[in-house]
This record gives sequence, C-alpha cells and structure tokens, in this order.
Amino acid sequence: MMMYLEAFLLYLLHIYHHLGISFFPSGSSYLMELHNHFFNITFISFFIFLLVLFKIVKIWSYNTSTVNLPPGPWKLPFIGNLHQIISRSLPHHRFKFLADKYGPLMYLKLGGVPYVIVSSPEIAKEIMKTHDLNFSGRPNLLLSTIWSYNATDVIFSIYGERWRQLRKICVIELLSAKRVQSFRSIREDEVTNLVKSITASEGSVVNLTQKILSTTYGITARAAFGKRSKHQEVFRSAIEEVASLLGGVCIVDLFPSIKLLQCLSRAKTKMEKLHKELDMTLQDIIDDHKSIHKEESNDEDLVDVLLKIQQENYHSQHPLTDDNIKSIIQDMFGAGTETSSEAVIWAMSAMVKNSNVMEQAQAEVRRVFDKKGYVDETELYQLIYLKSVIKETLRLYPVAPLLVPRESRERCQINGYEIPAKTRVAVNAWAIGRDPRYWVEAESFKPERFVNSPIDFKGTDFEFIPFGAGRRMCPGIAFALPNVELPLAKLLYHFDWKLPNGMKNEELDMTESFGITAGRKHDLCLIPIPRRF
Ligand code: HEM
Repeated sequence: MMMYLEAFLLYLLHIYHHLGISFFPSGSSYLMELHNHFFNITFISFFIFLLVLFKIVKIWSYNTSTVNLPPGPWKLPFIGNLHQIISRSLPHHRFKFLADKYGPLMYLKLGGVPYVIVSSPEIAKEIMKTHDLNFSGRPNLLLSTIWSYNATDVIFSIYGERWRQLRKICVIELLSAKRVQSFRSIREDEVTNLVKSITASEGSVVNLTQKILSTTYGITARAAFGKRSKHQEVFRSAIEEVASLLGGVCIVDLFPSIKLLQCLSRAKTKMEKLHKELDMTLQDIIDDHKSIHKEESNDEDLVDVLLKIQQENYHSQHPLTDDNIKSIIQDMFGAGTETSSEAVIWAMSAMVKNSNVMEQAQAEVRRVFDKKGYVDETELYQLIYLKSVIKETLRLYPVAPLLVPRESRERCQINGYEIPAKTRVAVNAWAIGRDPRYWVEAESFKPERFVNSPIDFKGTDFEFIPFGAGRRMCPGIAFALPNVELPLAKLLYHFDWKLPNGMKNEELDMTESFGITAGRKHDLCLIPIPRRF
C-alpha cells in the first residue's frame, strides 16, 4: 500500500515537473533521475493496482446492489443453510423459529437453491398481490416433473399460455359451482356409506383417518371417472405412493446443477415406474370413455367433460392432448383428496380436544337437521358455527402449511430488498395464521372468532391464506368445501365420540406429519357412540 502511495506522490511530482513546478533545489539532477527511474516502474504497477481495485469495487458494488438480499442466517459453503433446517422439527416450524430472529422476509440457501421465506401477512400481500405476476412461477422439481407429464399440468406448470388454458378449464368446466353441485348425489351416497360402516363398528375403535381418506377418494374417483371400475384401486394405491415420494425432501432438487445426483436417485427411478403404471391405467380409463358415446347429461364425469373439450378444440392452436387430460385428472386427486380429508380429520381432532366446541357444533347440526331426521347438503348453509370450526381448523392446521412453492420469474424488489430471478418462495401460511399481531390468543382453538367476522379464505385477507392467494390460488375451494362440511355434519349428527383406552380429551396428541401436506402424525382413532333417536 505504502509503495502505491509513494508512486502516487512521485506521479504528482512528475506532473508538477512537466508543468515547470519543482520542489527540488534547481540543479538537483540526481534526485530527478531517481524520481524518473522509480516513476517508470511504479507507475505501471500503480496503474495495474488501480485497474484491479476498480474491478474489485465494481464487483463488490454490483454484488451489494444486486445482492442486497433479505436477512438470513449464516451459510456454510456448498450446503448453505441446510444444517439449520434439517432438524427434528418440521420445516414450517423451523422457518418460523428462524423468521422470529431474521424477519418476515428471510433469505436462505438450501443446498444450491436460493429460497425466500415469507412469514407475515404484509409480505405475503407483496408477493401474492402487488408482485403476483412475478411470483406466479413454479420451480422445476424433478419428481413433480416426472409425475406431471413434464410439468404440463395445472399445479406444477410454469406460468404461461399453457397454464392459463388448463387453469381456465379447471375453473370454468371442472370445479365450477354448477359442476360441483352435479356431484351432490355422489357425495351424499359416499358419506352415507361412511356412516353405515362406522355404525357397524359401534363400541369399538375406528381408524377415522383411514375411513375419511377412503370416502374422499371415493368421491373424487366417482366424480372423475363415473362408475366404480377395476382401475380405481390400482390408481388409488399408486397415488398414495406418489404422495409419499413427493412429500419427502428430494436431494436432487436442492442441488439441481449436480446432474450425477439425478442418475443415482432411487426416488427418481421409483417415480418413473409409478408414473408409467398410472399412465397406463389412466389411458385405459380414457379409452373406455372414448368407446362409449355419451349424450350431454347430468351424469357427465370429469373425463367426459375433458374429452368433449378435446373434440371441440381439436383444430385449435393448443389442442388438448390425452397427456393433458391425464395430468389434469391426476391434479384433481393429488390436490383434492388428501387435503380435504386431512381438513376433516384436523377438525374432528380439534373438536375432540376442545369438548365445548364439539358440544356447540353438535347442538347446531342436530338443531338444523332434527326436523328432517337426516343430514343432506340442502341445509349445510345454515351451519354457521361448523363453518367457523372449519376456518379455525385451517388457521391452526393449514393442510398445505407452506402452500405450493413459487418461483420469481424476474429480479424484483420487496421491502427494499433484492429478490433475484429464479428464487424459490415458500409462504409460511402456518406461521401467518398464528401471528399474534392479527390473532387474539393465537394458539387457542376458538371458532367464535370467525362467527360474524368478514375474514375469509378467499385470498383477500392475507392473515388467513390456507388456499393461497393471487393467480396461483387454489381453484378447488368450491369442490373442497362440501367434501369437508358434509362428512363433518354427518359425523356430528349421528355419533358422540370418545378416545380409546380411557384417554382424556385434552391429552390427544396433535403432532403433524412431515410431507407435502401436513396431516396428523398418528391416525385419529376414536370410539363412536351412535345416537339413539
Ligand atoms: C381443504 C382442501 C384444500 C386446500 C387447503 C388446498 C390448498 C391449496 C393451496 C395452498 C394451493 C397453492 C396455492 C398457491 O400457490 O398460492 C393449492 C393449489 C391447487 N389446488 Fe387446492 N386445496 C384444497 C383442495 C383442492 C381440491 C378439492 C382441488 C381440486 C379438486 C384442488 C386443486 C388445486 C389445484 C389444481 C391447484 C394448483 C393451482 C395453480 O397452480 O394454478 N385443491 N391448493
């Protein structure tokens, strides 16, 4: 450093000398020679130093301007923050713990992948409303890409024309209020069968988790394929296996640049095999449907509707292929069955644990339906308290606690911080639903808070977003609600419930499982006591 300072001084002397200004006594040629000689060597190296310094400053200022990243914990080389996330607690719990320290917009590097974790209603609104278009991308995940026909479905598709077309079909044709209404008799039938099978187990322990999952699966299968068929059981077990694979952390997705990992991944091989099986089953179902010509009627199933659209759009710019139909049908199962059945199971668990809530909900259902003597969908709208129980359940136990991952399409600024393009975004709906700035006694199960409250899960109240918000928000709410409300109403109308082995209600364990959706870690097993009329 001193050498460069010296050189700089000599450089100044040199300039002064050329200007005729000298600091040396006249005739002091020795000093001037020395100065000229030294100048030649040091000036060049000084020039190089300046260039290097300029480069460093440029890189540094570039980094600090583009990489004015949101705060986050320190990172290790290669694995980034993985060591702080992989712990015994679940990712959404761990993210909340870290966000309490680093703030509601937190930057992490998970393996080789940049992540932003959102943990407040205000930042969620920035992401899913103000900058929604930019954050409407989905990351390219290995297993989901295999499962969803190279991400050509609705859930995992990148944002673009194809996604818009498929989403429109879902919203207008498959999941509209009218279409959902057309499946009413299927729902009532399947839930009546559920009640019958529980009644048959009177006095003994019933695994409610498994029974509800079968019922929801049965409803979706009949809505999608029509009558029961031999393919449905194959389809169901394959779907369950896929869900368990998608639920785990796939190391390949955390180090996308290491292609060797893909070749070694056993999950990939397994997913490819399952996908092949599912594809063949779905193709059989589609071919069966194609061979039977159906006139437009009320018993149209979802495959019929999609085949009709395929015929109508045959000559359009984006015709609907058989693979598109298969990927949409898979989405209906993947996004619609576990989510709805877990919501029912969490609501039952929370009511068993809070027996005063169970009593109020039962009193309401029995008051509304006692005149009829049975529960059907016509009077569900009157169950104000039960609807509040469902909302409170989704606040404390959102079945998709981190929603579905998004990805930024371009670089942008949120709250003064830079979010680079292709950053994955996880919105912690679980943490947001427990934010004490928005919720009084946030950790308590109090459905009354929603009675007479305008707060809803339609994506405009960012403190309550179990279905997400913005362009990628869940399009299946109308389909999901009767699948949750009807079984709950029937379970409360026909039975009282107690825990096995003399366990006290407040002792019920509410630990969540690890997976793409957060269900109960342990199945809910209860003893039904049928109501005598
Ligand atoms: C209680 C039940 C359900 C919950 C809690 C739920 C929740 C969610 C969430 C959080 C997302 C991601 C939203 C986002 O990225 O902002 C989503 C997406 C989606 N859901 Fe649901 N869902 C449920 C039921 C259903 C049902 C019954 C269906 C269809 C039969 C469905 C179809 C979809 C689809 C297709 C997407 C992808 C939307 C897109 O990327 O454009 N969901 N859901």
